[in-house]
Amino acid sequence: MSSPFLEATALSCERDWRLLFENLDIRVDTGQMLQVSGPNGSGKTSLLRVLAGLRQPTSGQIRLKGQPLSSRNGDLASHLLWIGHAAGIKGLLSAEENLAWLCALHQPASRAQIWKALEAVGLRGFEDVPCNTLSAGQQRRVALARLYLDSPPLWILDEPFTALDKQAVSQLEAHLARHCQQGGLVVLTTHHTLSSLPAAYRDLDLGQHAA
Ligand SMILES: Nc1ncnc2c1ncn2[C@@H]1O[C@H](COP(=O)(O)OP(=O)(O)OP(=O)(O)O)[C@@H](O)[C@H]1O
Repeated sequence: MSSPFLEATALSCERDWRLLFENLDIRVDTGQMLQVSGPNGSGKTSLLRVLAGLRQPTSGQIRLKGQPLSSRNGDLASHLLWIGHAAGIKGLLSAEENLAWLCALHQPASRAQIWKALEAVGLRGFEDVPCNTLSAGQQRRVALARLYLDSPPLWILDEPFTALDKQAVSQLEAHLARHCQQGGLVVLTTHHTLSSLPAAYRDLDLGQHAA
C-alpha cells in the first residue's frame, strides 16, 4: 500500500508550558480536504504550522509521502503551499512583484500567468500598485492568487476567507473543492461554515482533542 501524502502520528503540541493537544493522528490523502476546527486558542494555527514544517511538534512524527517532514526541507516548497493567517505580502511591492517572488519558491511564473491569476481573484487593474495601498480584502486576494498559479499539490491555509467579501468566499470555496476533485489536497482552518465541499471532506475538531 502506498504511503499517504501527509501523515502525522501521536502528535502533541505545547505552547508556553500548556499542552494544546496530544496523541493526534492525521492522515491526508490525494483528493482530500481536512478542515481543522475548534474554539479560539485550541491550537488550530499551531497545528497547521507544525504540519507545514514551520514549527516543531512537542512530540510525534510527520511524514510527507512516506519521508520525515524534517528531511524534506530542501524540496518542501514543491510539495506544499502555506498561506498563513496574515496575508504575508510585502506592502512596498506591487501585487505582481509579490507573486513573482512567492512563485519563485516553487515554480517561477511569467508576467502573463501572474496577471491571469490576479484577474481570477478580481484584481485586474491593480497589478502594479504597491500592496500597502490595497484594502485588507484585496491584499488577501493577492496572497490567494497563488492558488491560481502552478502550485504544489498540498495547500495548507490558515483562515483563508479572512476579509473576503461574500462573492470571493464562494469563489474560493469552489476553487478549493475543485482542487481536491482534481487530485490536490487541502488542509485549512476556518470559523466559516463551508458550503462547497469536495467528496472527500473531513473535519477535525480540536475542541474534542484538547489536552
Ligand atoms: N506566539 C505565541 N507565543 C506563545 N504562545 C502562543 C503564541 N501563539 C499562540 N500561543 C498560544 O497557543 C494557543 C493556541 O494558539 P493558536 O493560534 O494555535 O490557536 P487557534 O485555535 O488557531 O486560535 P484562533 O481560533 O483564535 O485563531 C493560544 O491559546 C496561546 O496561548
